[in-house]
Amino acid sequence: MPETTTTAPPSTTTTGASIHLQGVTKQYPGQARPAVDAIDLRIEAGEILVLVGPSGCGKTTTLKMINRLIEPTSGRIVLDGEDVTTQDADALRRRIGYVIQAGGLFPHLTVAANVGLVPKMLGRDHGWDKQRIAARTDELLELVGLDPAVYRGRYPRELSGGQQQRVGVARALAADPPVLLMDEPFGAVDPITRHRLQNELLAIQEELGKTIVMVTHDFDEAVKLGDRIAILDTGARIVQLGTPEEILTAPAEDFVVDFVGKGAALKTLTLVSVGDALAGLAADGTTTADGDGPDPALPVLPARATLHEALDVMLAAGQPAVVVTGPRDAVVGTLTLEAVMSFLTRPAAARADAPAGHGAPAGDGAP
Ligand SMILES: Nc1ncnc2c1ncn2[C@@H]1O[C@H](COP(=O)(O)OP(=O)(O)OP(=O)(O)O)[C@@H](O)[C@H]1O
Repeated sequence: MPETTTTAPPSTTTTGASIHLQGVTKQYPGQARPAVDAIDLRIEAGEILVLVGPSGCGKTTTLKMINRLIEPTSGRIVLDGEDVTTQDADALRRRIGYVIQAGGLFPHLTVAANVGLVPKMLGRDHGWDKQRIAARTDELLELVGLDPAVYRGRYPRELSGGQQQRVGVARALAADPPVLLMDEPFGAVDPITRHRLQNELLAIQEELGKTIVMVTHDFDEAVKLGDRIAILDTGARIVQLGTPEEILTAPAEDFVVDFVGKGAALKTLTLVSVGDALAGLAADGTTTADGDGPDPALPVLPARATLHEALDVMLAAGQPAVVVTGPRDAVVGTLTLEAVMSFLTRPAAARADAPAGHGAPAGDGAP
């Protein structure tokens, strides 16, 4: 094989690239108003930015213009400082992983063939020979929690919805792109699987540090996953752009208040981890002493789980407390329902004590 000028894929993981949308507009033919009207949005390298807003406001159009599945009518798209507005769209898409609802897998291809699709297209000239593709496929299946020996030869129809979604994420990561676009990635799975997939995505993101732009209809998902959330209105007008905490506690307009809904106080529970809550509340005597050890009937959660998850688990188990564990499953303490509820009435104190928990995966113990 002759040497080529293109470089082989790096052995270390590529981290995220910044994305800058500058006055990007999409006017569909025959429509009175642009679907996306001169949006200006800078997405920082390594962050998860979630786009939310009412149906038809232009979320998917905005997302698909980033990888030019939809061509902008005007404006510029700048990826890591490079204007890619007129770059070859296929080349651009190799730098941008794309995940859609239900994984978007090819039904006639095995799991391994689906995951290896982009590396195979890139081919030997980019350093992807068969052996390397096979190794990369196995590595990614492991990353998304699927045993390669069991799953690599299966077809999509032989997988659950959640497993298909995991394969979809693995496929998007295959060529190690700096950017991932996700359009309602967890919209087609049941709530429990969705929680797991969200936690897995956070764990993967902690390891890989990609730039992720995600569209969701689920505001709770936005709060849980987003480093920042952009709330859009018709024409993709940015009504508010901020951290989940900023949006929940200081909504910019009535539109945001309506959109966030009445559960804003409850949603603030997703911003604090149970470990931070325990640490913050210990001084107040609102945690129970373990004495001879925690009650074995109580559900157990890792310290990184959120207060919202703790509440869910207590309600599901019909128990008034959860046992919180740290590294190597060592018991950290017991967090009571009363303690969780106290966070609802003093979110400001909670925020001062505890860093936002939305970036922390809850691990296997999550609901
Ligand atoms: N191919 C198209 N041709 C004409 N109009 C379109 C086309 N695709 C989308 N639109 C219109 O553009 C607007 C924005 O659509 P888009 O799919 O981006 O919204 P969205 O916020 O993702 O909606 P939803 O939440 O319902 O998926 C809508 O009014 C839609 O009807």
